[in-house]
Amino acid sequence: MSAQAQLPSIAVAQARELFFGQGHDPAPWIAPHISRSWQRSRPVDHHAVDPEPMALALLSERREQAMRLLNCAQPELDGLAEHAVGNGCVVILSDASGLILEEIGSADFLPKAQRIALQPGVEWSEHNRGTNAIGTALAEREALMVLGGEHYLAQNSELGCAAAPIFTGRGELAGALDISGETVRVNTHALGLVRMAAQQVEHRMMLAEAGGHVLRFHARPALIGTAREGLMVIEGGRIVAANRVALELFGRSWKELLDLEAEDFLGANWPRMEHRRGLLTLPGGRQIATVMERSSNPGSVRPLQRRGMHTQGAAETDDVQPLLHKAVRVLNEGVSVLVNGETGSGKEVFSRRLHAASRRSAGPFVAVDCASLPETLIESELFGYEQGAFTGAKRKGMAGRIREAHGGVLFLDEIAEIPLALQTRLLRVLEERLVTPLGGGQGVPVDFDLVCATHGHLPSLVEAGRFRADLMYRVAGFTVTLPALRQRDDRHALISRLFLEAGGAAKHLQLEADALEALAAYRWPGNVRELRSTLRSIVALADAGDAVTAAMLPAHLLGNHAPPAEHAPTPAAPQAAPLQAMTRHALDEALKACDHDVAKAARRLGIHRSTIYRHLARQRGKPAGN
Ligand SMILES: Nc1ncnc2c1ncn2[C@@H]1O[C@H](COP(=O)(O)OP(=O)(O)OP(=O)(O)O)[C@@H](O)[C@H]1O
Repeated sequence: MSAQAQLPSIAVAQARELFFGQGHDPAPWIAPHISRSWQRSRPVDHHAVDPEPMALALLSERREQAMRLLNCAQPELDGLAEHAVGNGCVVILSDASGLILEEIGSADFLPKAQRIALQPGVEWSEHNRGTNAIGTALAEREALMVLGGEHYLAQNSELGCAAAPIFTGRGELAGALDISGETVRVNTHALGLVRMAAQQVEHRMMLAEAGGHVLRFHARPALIGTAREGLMVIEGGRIVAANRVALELFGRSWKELLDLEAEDFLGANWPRMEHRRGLLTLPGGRQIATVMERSSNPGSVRPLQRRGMHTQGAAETDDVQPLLHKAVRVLNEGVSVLVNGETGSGKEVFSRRLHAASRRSAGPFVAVDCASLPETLIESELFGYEQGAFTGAKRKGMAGRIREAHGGVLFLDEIAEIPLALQTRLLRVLEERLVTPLGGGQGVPVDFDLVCATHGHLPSLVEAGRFRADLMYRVAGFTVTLPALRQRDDRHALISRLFLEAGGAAKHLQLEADALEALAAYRWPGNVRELRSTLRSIVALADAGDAVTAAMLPAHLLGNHAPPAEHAPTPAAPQAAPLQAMTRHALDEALKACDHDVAKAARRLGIHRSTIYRHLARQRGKPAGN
């Protein structure tokens, strides 16, 4: 692939001239997979106009059919979106036909992508769009890049894309993950990211689908339970699914492995492995660690052959998945969901997953951070305003975020920060389902589902007179309490995944077992947000190919362990006073160093802006939501 990246564009231009102008074979001039793809793309009309996206209802049905894929890919989409936003790119998830189901990323690039129909509801198969990363990765069953003039259609020649196919445990295509941007923005790093993310999605999907027994194995026992482990699903004594790590370890293809009797294939090892840890002998005699588990799923594999799957049927793939199942059920009944949890525990990520898995997934997800908006702006932002409603208002007026959420999900982050006067107005909208913009005018009907988040404890705020009780009952129809990172049983797997995503995979780093253990034992007051920024600095400080050991971790990680017996989620638990003082000091120092630029200080500390706004509000002696 790197050879392909270095191909001079002049060679591509010559190949285009030979192929499109003179009908010659472009093979000597261009990468073999591009040459094969151009040949396959011959029937595509070179002058075809860009297609319109399919109707929303139809797209919604197709998303419903791919619900398992969407659910399992959501964490990777969120993770990759951060890379994409920082690099002026977009992240795309397609189904097996190349139909774009989801696209997120840079606000700069999204409109450009839309101009060339790179958007949800358009099928980017080779058949439709000629050579392109999504369609060609699906056709070649390989992760690959398509850069600039390598695209079959000339209108896509400004585009650079890296895509990786996603397989089921039976080797069927489930979809593709893609990073796209302007040609110069997409490189082998993007390719590494999508390849690794596809592996994570496959791992999660396999566990979500598995019936019978799951055999997990890896040469390094610490990696069992992470997406780098080999997986084999055994049902009724037969091997019914395996991931690509397993194929590689056994040197077999899916065709050679599937439907074999486990006992015939695993030989004398098999009976000893049932229900426990053991050793597996690989071809060549090498022995590796195994764990055999009974799957918690009643169903069987072959997910994407089922039509119209719902998330409720999806199995638990991480600590948060069961909470998601319940939340989807109630949200789909029109009950508002309140997501509670410590700062950085993933409340927004969870809410986005909830939207993606809900009946409103084809509609918009409109997020409003009530803590980051000055009080004076929250009202117009939420409810909109009429033309000329106040000085400084836009000439045409503004619909407001609530109306933008029509048909989708409105996400009110840090709901406790909404001023009391506006709480009354919000309650009225939720009850009447009509929004009246500032400056009067007719009420406009709205239809949306509501998800709110808070790190605080709403009943205490109600008691203190800072939050309306009736609004609390309205927004907290169902409360989900996300566990703090230190309380999550799946934190080893989460840390390993985020380490790879933070650049560990791109730099070929190994996270050694002692480092993983130290990271898992740390208290993580800033939860997943703190973990992500810590992993980024660990990766930045390591040299390519390093084995990262506990000795290479920042010193403060080694002395602040979570108490082992802590299990009950306590999102709103008061912090110890010295810790509060330290936090306040760190916030003040960061603000000073950044000339009181809140966004900059937040980035420097790896925390959310709202945390700093709350700190400032506390300093001013105002309600702080906690
Ligand atoms: N499951 C996850 N996988 C990958 N990244 C995650 C996950 N959960 C959270 N993150 C990352 O952690 C950071 C914090 O997540 P998020 O904003 O959802 O937390 P939050 O609880 O809403 O925070 P706050 O209370 O400060 O608003 C983000 O960078 C997010 O991408």
